[in-house]
Amino acid sequence: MSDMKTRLNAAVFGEVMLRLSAPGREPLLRSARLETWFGGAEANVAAGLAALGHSARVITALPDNAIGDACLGELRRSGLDTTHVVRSNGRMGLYFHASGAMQRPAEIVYDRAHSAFSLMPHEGWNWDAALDGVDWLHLSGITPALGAAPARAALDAAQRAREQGAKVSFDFNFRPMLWQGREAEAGAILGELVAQATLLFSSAGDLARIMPLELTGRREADFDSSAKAAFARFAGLECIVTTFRQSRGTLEQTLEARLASRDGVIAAGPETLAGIVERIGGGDAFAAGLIDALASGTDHQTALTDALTIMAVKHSIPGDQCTVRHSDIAAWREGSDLKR
Ligand SMILES: O=C(O)C(=O)C[C@H](O)[C@H](O)COP(=O)(O)O
Repeated sequence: MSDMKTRLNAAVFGEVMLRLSAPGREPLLRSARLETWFGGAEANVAAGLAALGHSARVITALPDNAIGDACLGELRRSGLDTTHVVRSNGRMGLYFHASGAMQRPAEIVYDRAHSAFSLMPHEGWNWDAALDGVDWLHLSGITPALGAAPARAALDAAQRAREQGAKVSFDFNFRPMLWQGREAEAGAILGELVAQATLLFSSAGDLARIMPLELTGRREADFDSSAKAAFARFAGLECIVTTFRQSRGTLEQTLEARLASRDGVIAAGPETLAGIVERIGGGDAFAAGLIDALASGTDHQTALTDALTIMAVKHSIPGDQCTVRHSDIAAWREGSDLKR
């Protein structure tokens, strides 16, 4: 387990949305209520890092209205530095969500076009100020999917972070619904961002979008060979990581993880989950856990195993953001039903 020798000055750049969820296990909009949460892949990682003891800054744009105010309050409640949250024109991005039940899968409907974040011109961001003192920047493939301006801004941020010697993590997070009509551009834009990353969260299928790869359908072998090809192509990459989920309906899953470095490949898991409370944000919790452990100089095997446990624990916590602390790792493994 990481011992917090290193406290990161981390930053994330990306859109934060208001999530509107059908209550319980209901399908969408079958009753009069929706539950509200705030989340977004990058902010979820920042919240995870803050819970693990790091300083984490969210760089985003929120509408200058009561919804933006509420979101800002929620980010602060998660312990995040909101100094570089811009208030601007445009709306709050939304997503609707139903968690599914049994073999009826969860469902997400995005309603985020023309959001304050996606409308920000790329030259509207002040990277000198926003990345001042930052030693780790986390980005995801969701941001370039939101339009040309956010794509350019993400690239500017990544380049600036690398120039100042910060590590850059990039979660491929390929969302087909957000790339509709622009699929042809995706590979080139995502490839440029991967080229800036030191830590990459991606599957073999993701990597096949940015480079020619022959995949066999055997997930471990495909991951290992695609990681090898990515290391040959991208000189700055230090680690490539993926998680595998095997679902038996919405309540039971098995999680596994695999990490490739230039020294070889290691694996962690399985973590077997039953009675899942919340699936959203699991991948982001994993990313936060891994960044935390790698930044603390933890060996790769411990880092991967702890990150997978943090991902598992997140499945017990409602909402998008990860509030898992280091002490929760041991408690989860102990499996006791009451901590006091
Ligand atoms: O799709 C988007 O644009 C989002 O940012 C919504 C989600 O909150 C995260 O993507 C969660 O992703 P997982 O951690 O893999 O569950």
